[in-house]
Amino acid sequence: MCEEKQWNSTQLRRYDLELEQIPRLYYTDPKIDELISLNKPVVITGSNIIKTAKANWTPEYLEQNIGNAGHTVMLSKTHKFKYFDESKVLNKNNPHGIEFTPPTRKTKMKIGEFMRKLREWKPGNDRLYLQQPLNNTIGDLLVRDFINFDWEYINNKQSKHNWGPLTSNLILISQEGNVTPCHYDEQQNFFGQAYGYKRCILFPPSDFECLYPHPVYHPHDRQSMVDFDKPDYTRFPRFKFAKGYETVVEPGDVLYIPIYWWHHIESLMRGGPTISVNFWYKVGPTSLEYPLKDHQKVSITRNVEKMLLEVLQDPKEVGPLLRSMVLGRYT
Ligand SMILES: O=C(O)C(=O)[C@H]1CC[C@@H](C(=O)O)C1
Ligand SMILES: [Zn+2]
Repeated sequence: MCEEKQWNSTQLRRYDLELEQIPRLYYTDPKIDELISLNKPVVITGSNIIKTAKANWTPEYLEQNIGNAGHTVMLSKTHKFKYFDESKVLNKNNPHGIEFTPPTRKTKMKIGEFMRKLREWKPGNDRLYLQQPLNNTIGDLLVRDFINFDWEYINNKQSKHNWGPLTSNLILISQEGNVTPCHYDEQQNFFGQAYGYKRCILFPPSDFECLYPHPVYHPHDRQSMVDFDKPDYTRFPRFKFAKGYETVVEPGDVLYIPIYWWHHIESLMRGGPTISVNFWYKVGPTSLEYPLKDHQKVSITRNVEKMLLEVLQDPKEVGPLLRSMVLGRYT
């Protein structure tokens, strides 16, 4: 029987994109391993991976049990929470950074204040997004829930696909309507949805040329320069060729976001707060087998950019040098 859908398409933001569906497979389906081994996204349904989070992690439960430490909360004047790397911003102890106006502000907030601000939120107020690594600040009941995730299933996937070590888990409590704009990470990711609904739009690493990542030295390294709400087709003409895949994850779902795949994640509008927990894995030992995979080529472009910036010093010299090297010779 098909369950009553808990959301409708008016809760999704509208973008000028063609989007196919990401496959949703029951957790025992062997096709899941086929897709993961091909570095392709898949929604794993019906599993116990984050069963205890699905069962327990409501906003009220977290308010009672996440712990009384100050947790990391991002604040934004808009619905977008575009990540930036603070170590790349010019400031008194970072002379090599660049001039940059952060679009969000990071603060520490106790859960009670965070939830109160969420309840009292009015248009015009800063939006809030709690993004806290699961560490020793977390209360005992959440630690118990975390220990009771289905680690046998998770660890089996990690070893079968030669992922590196689990580096961190973020617990994410988002206000309805918040957006994490399109970016890629250099880690494999099991993205678990515990409460509420999130729409995830993914693009393959081969869409690099359509999504125009900021230069590697920029604080928004790995983030797309394209504003999905208002794409600038003059600056980013190939954005119209981006071919995305989407899904709306529901409580209990785990979305595999393959390393180097672009992802844009939004909490449904008018859907209330959402709660997610992700699992980031370093890449495992990789041998260069030919033909190289698309994500390996992205990694190579990053190394070339870093080397050229190191030796040229001035970012404005990178374009002309690459153009003179490539035009008429490699094109
Ligand atoms: O898990 C990842 O890779 C992310 O980008 C997380 C950072 C914000 C999260 C979100 O759901 O908005 C997703
Ligand atoms: Zn990410």
